[in-house]
Amino acid sequence: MLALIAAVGIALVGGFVYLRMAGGKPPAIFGHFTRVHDDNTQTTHEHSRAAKRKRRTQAEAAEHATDEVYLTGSDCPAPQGCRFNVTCASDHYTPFIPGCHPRPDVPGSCARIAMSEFASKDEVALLIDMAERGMAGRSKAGGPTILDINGGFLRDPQGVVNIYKGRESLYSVDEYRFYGDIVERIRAFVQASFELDFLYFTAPTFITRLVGNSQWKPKSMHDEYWHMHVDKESTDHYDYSGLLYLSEQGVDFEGGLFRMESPPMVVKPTPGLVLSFSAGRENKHQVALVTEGTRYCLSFWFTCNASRRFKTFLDGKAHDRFEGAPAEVTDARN
Ligand SMILES: O=C(O)CCC(=O)C(=O)O
Ligand SMILES: [Fe+2]
Repeated sequence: MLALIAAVGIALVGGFVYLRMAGGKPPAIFGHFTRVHDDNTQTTHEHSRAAKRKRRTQAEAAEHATDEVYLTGSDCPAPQGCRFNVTCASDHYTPFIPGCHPRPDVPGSCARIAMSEFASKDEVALLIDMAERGMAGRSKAGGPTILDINGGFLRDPQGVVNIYKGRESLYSVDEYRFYGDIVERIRAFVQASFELDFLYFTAPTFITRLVGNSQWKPKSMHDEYWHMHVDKESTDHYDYSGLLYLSEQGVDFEGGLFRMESPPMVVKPTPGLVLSFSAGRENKHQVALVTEGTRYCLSFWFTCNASRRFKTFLDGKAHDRFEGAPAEVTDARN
């Protein structure tokens, strides 16, 4: 225990529980922060489910104990959340935008932050419902289905479609507002957590459904969602990435853990958990293959570049500009 305390510096700064590594060595686990909620209103069934989940979480944590940080969905409750500082990849945030871009010379400028139960159970359920409505009629045989509710763009192993074609009233005005509010809440959270003067939302947002099936084989590179990647390398103006998990690993699906390469970190998706990180090479990451069940996650990106700010978010017209080709969607967004 003493060794663990010595190895992991913990401080409360800016409301966050900061987790620092001594000598670049990650702590074995955020053991201090593992919490399983036990409230008296739970039914017996929920209690046994919670107990099972707790045993499972402890067993999984032990598997990861040697060389990586293992973060579960209940480790980072509000108001503190968790913060894990990393050294910025130098020269990645250029041309430098003061007040927003991470600064490689400032410790803590690049980081990974997390907040459990950022979205409520009802909000998570509505987001899944909106995703399922948008994805209705598409195959659930295996692999990824990616939906951009704003642009109407849906890509799955069968191809690319505009979900609004012939289905203009798929979502109500209140649902669009709800979706926009969630993204704005996360943008504000990321801005505050990274102590930025400003931060802009940039499209797209994706709700990704990953279906596990051992018989399924990818048809194209687009279907291979499990590769290690750097968000800023695929899209230069992404400066901060955000993920809102909607499904529970080990309950709704198997596999599908989120993994950061270096310093190594594994996150167990849990509904309502928000994870955000600076989008550069310091946070190279991957989603492991989902082997069973269905995993939903909402992804979004933020930029410091005012010219990349997405202003017409859910104006009800973005999808009119989409004619079915992903490149045109990109043009319409930028
Ligand atoms: O689903 C996840 O956990 C990560 C998704 C991701 O890396 C991305 O959309 O760029
Ligand atoms: Fe990513």
